[in-house]
Amino acid sequence: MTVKLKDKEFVPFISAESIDQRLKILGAQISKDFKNDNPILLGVLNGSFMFLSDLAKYIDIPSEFTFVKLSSYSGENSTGKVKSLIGLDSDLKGRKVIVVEDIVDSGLSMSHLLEILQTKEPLDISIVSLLFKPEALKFPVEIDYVGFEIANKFVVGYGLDYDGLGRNLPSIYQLK
Ligand SMILES: O=P(O)(O)OC[C@H]1O[C@H](OP(=O)(O)OP(=O)(O)O)[C@H](O)[C@@H]1O
Ligand SMILES: Nc1nc2[nH]cnc2c(=O)[nH]1
Repeated sequence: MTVKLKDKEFVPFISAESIDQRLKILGAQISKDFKNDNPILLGVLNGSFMFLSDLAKYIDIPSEFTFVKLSSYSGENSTGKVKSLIGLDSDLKGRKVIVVEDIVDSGLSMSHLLEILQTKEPLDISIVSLLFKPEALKFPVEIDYVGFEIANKFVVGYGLDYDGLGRNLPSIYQLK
C-alpha cells in the first residue's frame, strides 16, 4: 500500500520482517566481534531511534547505549557544517565505540561525526548503518556493518522522515 506524506507518495520498499531478520544477523555479528569489549553504542538522533532500539534486543553481550544529536547551527543560521555533538555525556576515552546510524547517503554527516569523535580519544570507532547508498557517497567513509545497500532514491519510515513525518512507519518506503 502506498503512503502519502504531505505532497509526496511512497511505495513499500523493505518490510518490517526483512528488517527484523537482518537485525538478528547484525546483532549476532556485533555480539561476536565485541564479546569482551563492553562497547558503547552511540545512536545518532533523530533517525536512529527505532533501529538502535530494535538492534539492541539482538545484542547479548555487556554493552552500553547512549545517544547524540549533531548540531550544524551557529546562532540562528545553519553553517552547512556539523560543528558539535549535543548530549554526549559518556566518556569515550579508551572505549570501543559503535556509531549507529539509520542511513549513510552522501557521507557528509558521518565524516564530520567521525572527526569530532576522534577528539574524544576512543580506542576505536566502528560504524553500523541500517541503510547505505553507495552511488550517493561523496565523502568516503567505511561502514563496518550495513543492513541494506540501496539505490540512490529517497526513503522514509523506520526512523527516517520526510519533512518530519513518517518516522513511525514500521517498515521502509521509497519515493514513488
Ligand atoms: O550521508 P548524509 O548525506 O549526510 O545523510 C545521512 C544523514 O541524514 C539523516 O539525518 P538528518 O540530518 O536528516 O537528521 P535526522 O536524523 O534528525 O532525520 C541521517 O540520519 C544521517 O544522519
Ligand atoms: N528520510 C531520509 N533521510 C535521508 N538523509 C539522507 N538520505 C536520506 C533518505 O533517503 N531519506
